[in-house]
Amino acid sequence: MKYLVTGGAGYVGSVVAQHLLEAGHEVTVLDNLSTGFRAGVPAGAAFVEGDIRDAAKWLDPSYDGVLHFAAFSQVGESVVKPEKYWENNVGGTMALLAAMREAGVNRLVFSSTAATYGEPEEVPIPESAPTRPTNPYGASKLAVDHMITSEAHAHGLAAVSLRYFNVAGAYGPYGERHDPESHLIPLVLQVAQGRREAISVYGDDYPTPDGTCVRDYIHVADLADAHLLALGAARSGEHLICNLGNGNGFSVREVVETAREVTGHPIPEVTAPRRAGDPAVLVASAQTARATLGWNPSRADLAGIIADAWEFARDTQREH
Ligand SMILES: O=c1ccn([C@@H]2O[C@H](COP(=O)(O)OP(=O)(O)O[C@H]3O[C@H](CO)[C@@H](O)[C@H](O)[C@H]3O)[C@@H](O)[C@H]2O)c(=O)[nH]1
Repeated sequence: MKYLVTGGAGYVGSVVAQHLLEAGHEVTVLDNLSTGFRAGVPAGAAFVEGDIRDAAKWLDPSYDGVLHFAAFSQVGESVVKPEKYWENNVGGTMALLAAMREAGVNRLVFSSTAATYGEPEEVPIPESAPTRPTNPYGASKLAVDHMITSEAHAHGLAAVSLRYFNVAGAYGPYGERHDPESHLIPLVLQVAQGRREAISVYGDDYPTPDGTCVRDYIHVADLADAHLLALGAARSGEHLICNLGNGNGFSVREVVETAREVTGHPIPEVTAPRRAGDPAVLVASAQTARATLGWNPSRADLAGIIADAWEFARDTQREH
């Protein structure tokens, strides 16, 4: 099969593109490199440097489907520059859907997010939970989910949205690196590398066992497996939405402690004020993905996830 992967030079996109290639598919990566970061386009994938708004230039009926990752994804930035998120994430996807319709490409897997739920009423969070995003990033992803639902109903698109919880770890040379970095595990590992003095723990007075926020960390390779299964499960006229997480919550302190064990570094921590917009606990119910996609994540061990991220962080540092 032949697939277009938008945002395929980024963290999750590159890992999924690599999995598609390993499964014997033909892959074209479309990425405008606008996040200033190129995790790497896997060897064996064709690469087009371009914008999703111009997808009509490259999409043609020879494609069997699109995996859509291209988006801005910094929660804090979305609060101060919401127009950037509506323009790119929503406007860009509207253009992509039009290009797919035009080319008769009828299969879509979309990179959605736990941020569509906002502060949860129940944990673990099922897909039936209310969607009340607390920032424009989550709102923009939710708007795209609605757009895809109507596209499926009106035009027969076969679509799956995958709502990621906290993606982490690495797959060979494809790992997580943002500029500026704001995610917990890469920052903790920067401390272990001596690139930062300490990790700031954002809030220790949450209603959780140790007072720090609890998240559901999922290995990027398990996440990639779900995308390949979603391509097979998509049915014309239907929009399936699946959470992707392990269903296990780990606190910020537990993540830092596990990183100490993995790296052998003391990783000093300082308690800092809460970060705006952080829910206390975000843990997925991924029953739909298990039952409907047949997804069975096999890399749920937090130490293993951090060990893979650590190997990637050290390899990346050697390159610079
Ligand atoms: O220096 C840091 C960085 C993070 N945290 C905490 O660590 C947890 C995880 O933070 P982070 O790695 O930034 O992930 P989330 O904020 O949970 O973000 C996830 O969920 C967002 C939407 O909710 C997505 O946009 C992100 O890509 C995804 O990683 C949160 O409680 C943060 O407050 C710290 O204590 N110190």
